[in-house]
Amino acid sequence: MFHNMPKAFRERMRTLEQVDARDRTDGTPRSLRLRQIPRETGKLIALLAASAPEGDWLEIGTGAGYSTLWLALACLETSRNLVTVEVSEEKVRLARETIRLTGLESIVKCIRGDALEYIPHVNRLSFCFLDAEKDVYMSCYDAVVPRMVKGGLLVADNAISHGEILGPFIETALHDERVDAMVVPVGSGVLVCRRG
Ligand SMILES: C[S@@+](CC[C@H](N)C(=O)[O-])C[C@H]1O[C@@H](n2cnc3c(N)ncnc32)[C@H](O)[C@@H]1O
Repeated sequence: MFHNMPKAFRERMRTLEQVDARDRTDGTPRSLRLRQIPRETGKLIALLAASAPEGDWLEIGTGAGYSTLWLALACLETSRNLVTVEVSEEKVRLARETIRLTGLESIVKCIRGDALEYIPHVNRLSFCFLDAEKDVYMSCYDAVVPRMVKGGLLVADNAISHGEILGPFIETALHDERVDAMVVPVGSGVLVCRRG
């Protein structure tokens, strides 16, 4: 996945990394910033997705499609598809541009809307990446876990960077007997849960 990344992926990732870095310093309002995962987190979610059992894949919080590209590497590796849900119209526009530029139209579907309204439409999730506003993490978790297949993975970003606000959510996951969970200190901290 990482050694023979398609040229279009590399180019779009580089562009989005540059925009994201600029956003963080030039006063771009929070709602317009891309707030992307770092590369190491991209690699981790690609490795985890590629190791997920049979079932559907879902990303919650597409942004401009940077994390989506890392997951798409796993899609290409395993011949799977991905649905990614994003609430912001402007981010959906950017993500669809990412999908078009990288030729992923038949593999990645970007849906505009609130993930909480989309999740009830999925029933055999084997991989879910959660990277939305922190106040929806708990509701997303509650909706996703019952819909996961055995061995399915739920991966949530910012477990360390937003440890204070996400504390109750992380404690819930760590004590939830339906899953085995731990926080991996990569990037902003990644909560990894495996459905038993
Ligand atoms: C941190 S950014 C995502 C960055 C992206 N995962 C990446 O690494 O490239 C969080 C995104 O979640 C979106 N979002 C927030 N609440 C949402 C919800 N309830 N459903 C879908 N998207 C949501 C925001 O609009 C924002 O674009």
